[in-house]
Amino acid sequence: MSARVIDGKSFAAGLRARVATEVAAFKAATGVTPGLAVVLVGEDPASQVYVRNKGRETLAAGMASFEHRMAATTSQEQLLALIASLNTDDTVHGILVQLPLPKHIDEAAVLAAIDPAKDVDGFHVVNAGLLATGGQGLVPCTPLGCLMLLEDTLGDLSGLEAVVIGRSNIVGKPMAQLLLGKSCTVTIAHSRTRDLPSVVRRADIVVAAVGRPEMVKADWIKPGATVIDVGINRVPADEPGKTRLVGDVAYGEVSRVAGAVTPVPGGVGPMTIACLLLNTLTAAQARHG
Ligand SMILES: Nc1nc2c(c(=O)[nH]1)N[C@@H](CN(C=O)c1ccc(C(=O)N[C@@H](CCC(=O)O)C(=O)O)cc1)CN2
Repeated sequence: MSARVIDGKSFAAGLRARVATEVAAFKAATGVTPGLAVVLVGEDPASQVYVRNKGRETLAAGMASFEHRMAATTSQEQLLALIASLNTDDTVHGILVQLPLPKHIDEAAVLAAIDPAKDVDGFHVVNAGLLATGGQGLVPCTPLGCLMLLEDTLGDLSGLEAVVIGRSNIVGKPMAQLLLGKSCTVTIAHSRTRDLPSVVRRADIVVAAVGRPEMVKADWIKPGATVIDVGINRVPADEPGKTRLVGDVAYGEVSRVAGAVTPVPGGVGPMTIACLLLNTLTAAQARHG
C-alpha cells in the first residue's frame, strides 16, 4: 500500500484564493487595504527567496506589501527603530522579521518589540501565551498550516495520539498546543527522548520538525498513520555539484507504511506563506472589523 500524498501546494493555492476573496470584501466594506511589512536583515539566499515570494503573494492577494531590506551589519538598535516605526504605521497591519537573523542580533528582543496585534508570525510571547491558554491570538504560520492539512486529511482529530518531534518555539511547541486544542493526546519528543522510534510508533499523527534530513524511518511509523514533514533540508544530489531538497522523513520508505504523508517540496512549505496572508487579513480585521 502506498500512502495518500497530502498536496500542500494545491491546498495552499485554494487558501490563497479564499484570502484574496475575503480581502476584496474587506476593502469594499472598510476602504482599508491590509498591509504586510517584511523585514530582511542580511543576504541569506534562502531568506531572500522566501521574502520575495511573500511580497509577490501579498500583492496577488490584493494586500499592500512593504519590503525592508537591511544590511547584514545592521545594529540591533537600527532594527528595533524600524520595528518601532512599523508598530505605529497605520498602513501596516502585519510585521514579519525574516529568520534567521545575523548572530549579533538578539532574536528574542526583536520579536518582543513587535506589537502583538501586528505579529503575523505569532512568535511574540503574548501570542504564544494566548495559544497556550486557549485565547484568540495570532498563530504561527507553519503549525497552523500543518493543522489545516491534518484536519483536511483526517477530519475530527479528537482522541488521536500525536507525536511532535522537535521542541522549537516556532514549530514544535505551537504545533503541540494546536493539537492539544483539538483534543489530541500529545507528546513532544526531542533530541533527549529515550527510544524515539518506539515513542513515534504510538502515534496516529506524526509531525517531524527537527531539521535532520530523512531521520524518521519507515519502521518508526504505525501502519496507516498520518505523517506531516516540516523539514526543509538541502542535501547533495547524485549529480556532482547539485543539491536536492528533502524533509525530516525518509519519504520513499515511510510512504509504504503511512496512511498519508506530506511531500517535500510541495507539502507544508507552501502553507506557511498562505497562512501568513490569512494572519495579515485577520490582523487587519481585528483592527478595523
Ligand atoms: N519570520 C519567519 N522566518 C522564517 C519562517 C517563518 O515562518 N517566519 N519560516 C522559514 C522560512 N519560510 C518562510 O519564511 C518558508 C520556508 C519554506 C517555504 C516553501 O514553500 N518551501 C517549498 C520549497 C522551497 C524551495 O524549493 O526551496 C516547499 O516546501 O515546497 C516557504 C516559506 C524560516 N524562516
